[in-house]
Amino acid sequence: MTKQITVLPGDGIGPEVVQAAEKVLRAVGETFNHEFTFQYAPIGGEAIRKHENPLPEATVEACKTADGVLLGAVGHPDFDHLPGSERPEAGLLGIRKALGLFANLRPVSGHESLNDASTLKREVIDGVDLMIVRELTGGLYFGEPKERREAGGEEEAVDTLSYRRSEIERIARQAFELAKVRRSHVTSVDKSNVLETSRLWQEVVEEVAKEFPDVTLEHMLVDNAAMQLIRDPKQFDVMVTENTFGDILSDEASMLTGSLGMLPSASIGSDGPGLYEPVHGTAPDIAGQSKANPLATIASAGMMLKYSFGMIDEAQAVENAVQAVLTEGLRTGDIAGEGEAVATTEEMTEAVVRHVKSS
Ligand SMILES: NC(=O)C1=CN([C@@H]2O[C@H](COP(=O)(O)OP(=O)(O)OC[C@H]3O[C@@H](n4cnc5c(N)ncnc54)[C@H](O)[C@@H]3O)[C@@H](O)[C@H]2O)C=CC1
Ligand SMILES: CC(C)CC(=O)C(=O)O
Ligand SMILES: [Mg+2]
Repeated sequence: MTKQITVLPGDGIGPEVVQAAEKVLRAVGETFNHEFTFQYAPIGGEAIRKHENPLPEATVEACKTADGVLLGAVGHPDFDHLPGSERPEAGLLGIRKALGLFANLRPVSGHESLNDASTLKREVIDGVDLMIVRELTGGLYFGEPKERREAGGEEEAVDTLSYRRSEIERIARQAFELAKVRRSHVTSVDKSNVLETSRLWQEVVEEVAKEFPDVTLEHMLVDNAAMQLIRDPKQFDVMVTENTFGDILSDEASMLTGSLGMLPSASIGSDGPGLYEPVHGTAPDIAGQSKANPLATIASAGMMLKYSFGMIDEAQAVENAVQAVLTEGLRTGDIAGEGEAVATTEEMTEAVVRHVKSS
């Protein structure tokens, strides 16, 4: 097969980790006889520097015409002074919206040899395998108004949390479809004791659940869910939730695997190309030092093979290669135990490439 991939490196460690994923995709292409072509486009701080716009129109076009989009991360302290709509992060929100990527799938599964990298007890995290389904184009990050204004003689800031039935329906259906091929359990996470949007969320999720009689549905308040993720993460199969809640819970859940550098994601819509990105940000503290763990982005590229290209064996080869390098004991700094040798981003990447080529 021939596939065109648009790569959005972004800022900080973004370029380092997408370069790693591109190398692994090239190895997949060679090994399984596919032709992957790569086209680069600026987003975030890089795009502000070059085009004074975190999401140039040409970048949107390059994404729309691709078979799949691979993103690093956006954001840099240099731009923290800018208003929200001009910051690098606005480029990411914008491309998610422009491509209609309403579902962000964030799988969380550990690796036995990594259990010591987590600060949590081995018996709590051993065998964790859950999927966070985060609504991605609505909720608190997108509601209007979103502004600064005058109120009672002083400045006020407002963000809005709103959801339409149709937005909740489609993300709920996505979660139930995934649960059907996993362990048939959905936990819908909300704050229905306080928020009206959460009460509508619960109602709609209940309605969608009727289409999936073999899937068990449970509702959980988000504050309790944050605690349960640490207390007993193995109770979860699929968790479906609002944009902000999903953003926060997934960073928390990354610690079940040992590091934020381990968590991949797929952002998908009802048609058009999907966007594949690690859960982590630009990590300015380690950028440019070859310290970044590339596995989250490599695994995100694996999700592209599976979800956008339907290449199941190829996706499995990437997953197996990631597991193999961990079993061999290769560790970037974020997952290295005390006294363990630390691999660079390139060393970790080359090891994954070797395993893909021998699959
Ligand atoms: N999807 C995206 O583009 C996201 C962008 N950001 C942006 O990134 C910038 C930094 O945000 P932070 O809150 O520091 O979050 P972050 O996720 O960039 O970093 C949090 C911590 O995790 C570490 N870390 C993250 N990824 C790693 C990796 N692959 N390997 C090893 N260690 C890793 C970092 O070194 C840091 O100590 C901000 O500008 C923020 O807006 C944050 C989250 C997501
Ligand atoms: C706009 C992003 C910075 C939000 C985020 O943290 C994420 O999508 O994980
Ligand atoms: Mg986040």
